[in-house]
Amino acid sequence: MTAPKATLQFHQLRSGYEADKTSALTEALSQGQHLAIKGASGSGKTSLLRVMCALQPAQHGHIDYQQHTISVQNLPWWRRQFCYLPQEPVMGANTIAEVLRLPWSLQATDKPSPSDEACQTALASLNIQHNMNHDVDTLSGGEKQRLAITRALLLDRPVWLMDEPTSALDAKSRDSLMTLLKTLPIIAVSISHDPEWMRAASHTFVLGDHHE
Ligand SMILES: Nc1ncnc2c1ncn2[C@@H]1O[C@H](COP(=O)(O)OP(=O)(O)OP(=O)(O)O)[C@@H](O)[C@H]1O
Repeated sequence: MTAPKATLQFHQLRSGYEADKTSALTEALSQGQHLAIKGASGSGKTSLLRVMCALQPAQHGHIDYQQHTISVQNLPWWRRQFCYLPQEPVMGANTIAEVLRLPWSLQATDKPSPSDEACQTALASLNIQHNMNHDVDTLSGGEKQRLAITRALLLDRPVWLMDEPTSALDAKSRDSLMTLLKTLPIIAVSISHDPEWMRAASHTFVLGDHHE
């Protein structure tokens, strides 16, 4: 018998910071699927994503992953299932090599640290041309965003939770990221204001004014 595909389920999930007090997220996602969330500024998108990341408690509802309800007891396990890409990419180190290996230096993963070759392959897939010793302070906003995505790629986790991952990307980089995401064996949840990005997602959820 083959193992069931990983499933991520949201049941009537609310952060409590939704502008629309009736909004709640109910959705079931399997590997290869992508839920894109949109809504006006202040509608509560980031707060909902932070609930998914267990960075703040849900006001209502719960999350199941692989038939386990996320709770205080299994939080360490849940935290190792996802990559969180916040709105402002966190570099956390000085050079590209250090930034890419940050999760390993923080012992956030038990997997072996990626080789230089693996880092270079991942950098190339996000079209980052700089060498590994390059100072990240000199990178553009879009390059930092792509570097954070490169790190997520190396971390190789089954769930990606992304807060406006394309906000600093041009259309070409956005399209490459959409293509890349479709090739990965992951469940993706993202926040976006970009109609093209929303169209490419398998599932969408609108917070706030449903007539926008
Ligand atoms: N910890 C908090 N304490 C008080 N208010 C909060 C807190 N977190 C969020 N809010 C408020 O909840 C509302 C929703 O915020 P949130 O950041 O989730 O919105 P958003 O839809 O992601 O907005 P944007 O598109 O501008 O990033 C805002 O009015 C915000 O000020």
